Amino acid sequence: MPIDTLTTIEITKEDLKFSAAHFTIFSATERERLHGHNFKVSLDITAEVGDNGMCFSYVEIKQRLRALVAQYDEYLVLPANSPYLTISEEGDNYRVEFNGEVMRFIKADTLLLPIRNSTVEEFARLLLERLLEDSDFIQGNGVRSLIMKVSSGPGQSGSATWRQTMGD
Ligand SMILES: Nc1nc2c(c(=O)[nH]1)N=C([C@H](O)[C@H](O)COP(=O)(O)OP(=O)(O)OP(=O)(O)O)CN2
Repeated sequence: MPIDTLTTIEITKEDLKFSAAHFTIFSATERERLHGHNFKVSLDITAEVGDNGMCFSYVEIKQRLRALVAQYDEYLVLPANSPYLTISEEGDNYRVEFNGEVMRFIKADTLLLPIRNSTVEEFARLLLERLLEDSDFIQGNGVRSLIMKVSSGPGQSGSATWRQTMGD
Protein backbone atom coordinates (compact mmCIF):
# COMPACT_ATOMS: atom_id res chain seq x y z
CA MET A 1 0.00 0.00 0.00
CA PRO A 2 1.55 3.40 -0.96
CA ILE A 3 2.41 5.76 1.85
CA ASP A 4 0.70 9.14 1.68
CA THR A 5 3.04 11.93 0.54
CA LEU A 6 1.38 14.40 2.87
CA THR A 7 2.79 15.46 6.24
CA THR A 8 1.40 17.51 9.07
CA ILE A 9 3.77 20.01 10.64
CA GLU A 10 2.75 21.10 14.13
CA ILE A 11 3.92 24.50 15.37
CA THR A 12 3.40 24.79 19.13
CA LYS A 13 6.02 27.19 20.41
CA GLU A 14 6.03 28.58 23.93
CA ASP A 15 6.41 32.17 22.70
CA LEU A 16 3.45 31.97 20.29
CA LYS A 17 1.00 33.77 22.52
CA PHE A 18 -0.66 37.09 23.13
CA SER A 19 -1.72 38.62 26.42
CA ALA A 20 -5.10 40.27 26.21
CA ALA A 21 -7.80 41.67 28.44
CA HIS A 22 -11.33 40.68 27.45
CA PHE A 23 -14.77 39.65 28.59
CA THR A 24 -16.75 36.88 26.96
CA ILE A 25 -20.40 37.70 26.30
CA PHE A 26 -22.84 34.85 26.87
CA SER A 27 -26.12 36.58 26.00
CA ALA A 28 -27.73 40.00 25.76
CA THR A 29 -27.70 40.26 29.55
CA GLU A 30 -24.76 38.11 30.69
CA ARG A 31 -21.06 38.77 30.36
CA GLU A 32 -17.86 38.04 32.22
CA ARG A 33 -15.99 40.66 34.20
CA LEU A 34 -13.01 42.18 32.45
CA HIS A 35 -10.01 39.89 32.93
CA GLY A 36 -6.93 38.71 31.08
CA HIS A 37 -5.39 35.58 29.56
CA ASN A 38 -2.19 34.55 27.91
CA PHE A 39 -3.79 33.18 24.76
CA LYS A 40 -1.57 30.47 23.31
CA VAL A 41 -1.58 29.93 19.56
CA SER A 42 -0.62 26.82 17.61
CA LEU A 43 -0.89 25.72 14.00
CA ASP A 44 -1.10 22.37 12.21
CA ILE A 45 -0.14 22.56 8.53
CA THR A 46 -0.74 19.64 6.22
CA ALA A 47 1.34 19.85 3.07
CA GLU A 48 2.98 17.77 0.38
CA VAL A 49 6.39 16.24 1.08
CA GLY A 50 8.87 17.02 -1.69
CA ASP A 51 11.47 14.70 -3.21
CA ASN A 52 14.01 16.07 -0.72
CA GLY A 53 12.02 14.57 2.17
CA MET A 54 10.51 17.78 3.50
CA CYS A 55 7.71 20.20 2.80
CA PHE A 56 8.43 23.95 3.18
CA SER A 57 10.84 24.99 5.91
CA TYR A 58 8.89 25.71 9.09
CA VAL A 59 11.34 28.50 9.96
CA GLU A 60 9.40 30.82 7.68
CA ILE A 61 5.95 30.00 9.04
CA LYS A 62 7.14 30.49 12.62
CA GLN A 63 8.29 34.01 11.72
CA ARG A 64 4.92 34.75 10.13
CA LEU A 65 3.03 33.47 13.15
CA ARG A 66 5.18 35.39 15.62
CA ALA A 67 4.63 38.64 13.69
CA LEU A 68 0.88 37.97 13.47
CA VAL A 69 0.43 37.17 17.14
CA ALA A 70 2.50 40.19 18.24
CA GLN A 71 -0.15 42.48 16.72
CA TYR A 72 -2.62 41.41 19.43
CA ASP A 73 -0.27 41.43 22.41
CA GLU A 74 -1.02 43.60 25.47
CA TYR A 75 -4.31 45.11 24.39
CA LEU A 76 -7.82 45.12 25.60
CA VAL A 77 -9.76 43.44 22.82
CA LEU A 78 -13.33 44.28 21.94
CA PRO A 79 -15.53 42.32 19.52
CA ALA A 80 -16.62 44.90 16.95
CA ASN A 81 -19.22 42.49 15.52
CA SER A 82 -20.94 41.57 18.76
CA PRO A 83 -24.72 41.82 18.42
CA TYR A 84 -24.84 42.84 22.09
CA LEU A 85 -22.37 45.75 22.22
CA THR A 86 -22.86 49.29 20.99
CA ILE A 87 -19.43 50.81 20.45
CA SER A 88 -18.84 54.47 19.66
CA GLU A 89 -15.95 56.91 19.81
CA GLU A 90 -15.75 59.58 22.48
CA GLY A 91 -12.54 61.57 22.08
CA ASP A 92 -9.64 59.36 23.20
CA ASN A 93 -12.00 56.64 24.44
CA TYR A 94 -14.29 53.97 23.14
CA ARG A 95 -17.69 54.09 24.74
CA VAL A 96 -19.09 50.59 25.03
CA GLU A 97 -22.68 49.91 26.02
CA PHE A 98 -23.87 46.49 27.13
CA ASN A 99 -27.25 45.73 28.67
CA GLY A 100 -27.68 49.33 29.87
CA GLU A 101 -24.20 49.66 31.42
CA VAL A 102 -21.58 51.96 29.94
CA MET A 103 -17.83 51.23 29.89
CA ARG A 104 -15.08 53.48 28.58
CA PHE A 105 -11.71 52.25 27.36
CA ILE A 106 -8.68 54.25 26.20
CA LYS A 107 -8.43 53.84 22.41
CA ALA A 108 -4.63 53.49 22.45
CA ASP A 109 -4.95 50.45 24.75
CA THR A 110 -7.80 48.85 22.82
CA LEU A 111 -8.17 46.78 19.67
CA LEU A 112 -11.55 46.68 17.97
CA LEU A 113 -11.41 43.33 16.20
CA PRO A 114 -13.70 41.94 13.47
CA ILE A 115 -15.02 39.17 15.70
CA ARG A 116 -18.42 38.48 17.24
CA ASN A 117 -17.10 37.59 20.68
CA SER A 118 -13.66 37.53 22.25
CA THR A 119 -13.64 33.74 22.44
CA VAL A 120 -10.96 31.24 21.51
CA GLU A 121 -13.14 30.18 18.55
CA GLU A 122 -13.23 33.69 17.13
CA PHE A 123 -9.55 34.41 17.79
CA ALA A 124 -8.66 31.20 15.96
CA ARG A 125 -10.81 32.16 12.96
CA LEU A 126 -9.38 35.68 12.84
CA LEU A 127 -5.77 34.51 13.02
CA LEU A 128 -6.40 31.89 10.34
CA GLU A 129 -8.01 34.45 8.04
CA ARG A 130 -5.04 36.79 8.53
CA LEU A 131 -2.59 33.99 7.75
CA LEU A 132 -4.52 33.04 4.62
CA GLU A 133 -4.18 36.60 3.32
CA ASP A 134 -0.65 35.52 2.37
CA SER A 135 -1.84 33.40 -0.55
CA ASP A 136 1.68 33.13 -2.03
CA PHE A 137 2.78 31.07 0.93
CA ILE A 138 -0.23 28.76 0.65
CA GLN A 139 -0.03 28.29 -3.12
CA GLY A 140 3.73 27.99 -3.34
CA ASN A 141 4.18 25.34 -0.69
CA GLY A 142 1.66 22.63 -1.51
CA VAL A 143 -0.37 23.42 1.62
CA ARG A 144 -3.55 21.29 1.82
CA SER A 145 -5.01 22.31 5.18
CA LEU A 146 -4.43 24.54 8.16
CA ILE A 147 -5.78 24.21 11.68
CA MET A 148 -5.27 27.27 13.86
CA LYS A 149 -5.76 26.64 17.56
CA VAL A 150 -6.07 29.23 20.34
CA SER A 151 -6.05 28.31 24.01
CA SER A 152 -7.09 30.54 26.91
CA GLY A 153 -5.47 28.23 29.46
CA PRO A 154 -4.30 24.66 29.90
CA GLY A 155 -6.90 22.19 28.66
CA GLN A 156 -9.24 24.64 26.89
CA SER A 157 -8.94 25.72 23.31
CA GLY A 158 -10.84 26.38 20.11
CA SER A 159 -9.77 25.95 16.51
CA ALA A 160 -10.55 27.07 12.99
CA THR A 161 -9.85 24.96 9.91
CA TRP A 162 -9.10 25.75 6.27
CA ARG A 163 -8.91 23.04 3.63
CA GLN A 164 -7.83 23.48 0.06
CA THR A 165 -10.70 22.89 -2.33
CA MET A 166 -10.54 22.19 -6.05
CA GLY A 167 -11.26 25.85 -6.84
CA ASP A 168 -8.36 27.23 -4.72
N1 LIG B 1 -16.86 28.32 23.97
C1 LIG B 1 -16.18 29.16 24.80
N2 LIG B 1 -16.53 29.25 26.09
C2 LIG B 1 -15.86 30.09 26.90
C3 LIG B 1 -14.78 30.84 26.43
C4 LIG B 1 -14.42 30.72 25.07
O1 LIG B 1 -13.47 31.35 24.57
N3 LIG B 1 -15.14 29.86 24.30
N4 LIG B 1 -14.11 31.66 27.29
C5 LIG B 1 -14.42 31.77 28.55
C6 LIG B 1 -13.66 32.69 29.45
O2 LIG B 1 -13.28 33.86 28.82
C7 LIG B 1 -12.35 32.13 30.03
O3 LIG B 1 -11.86 31.00 29.43
C8 LIG B 1 -12.52 31.86 31.49
O4 LIG B 1 -13.12 30.64 31.67
P1 LIG B 1 -13.14 29.84 33.02
O5 LIG B 1 -13.23 28.42 32.65
O6 LIG B 1 -14.20 30.37 33.87
O7 LIG B 1 -11.78 30.19 33.78
P2 LIG B 1 -10.31 29.65 33.59
O8 LIG B 1 -9.86 29.91 32.19
O9 LIG B 1 -9.52 30.30 34.66
O10 LIG B 1 -10.35 28.09 33.77
P3 LIG B 1 -10.39 27.16 35.11
O11 LIG B 1 -10.62 25.78 34.54
O12 LIG B 1 -11.53 27.63 35.94
O13 LIG B 1 -9.06 27.30 35.76
C9 LIG B 1 -15.55 31.03 29.14
N5 LIG B 1 -16.24 30.19 28.20
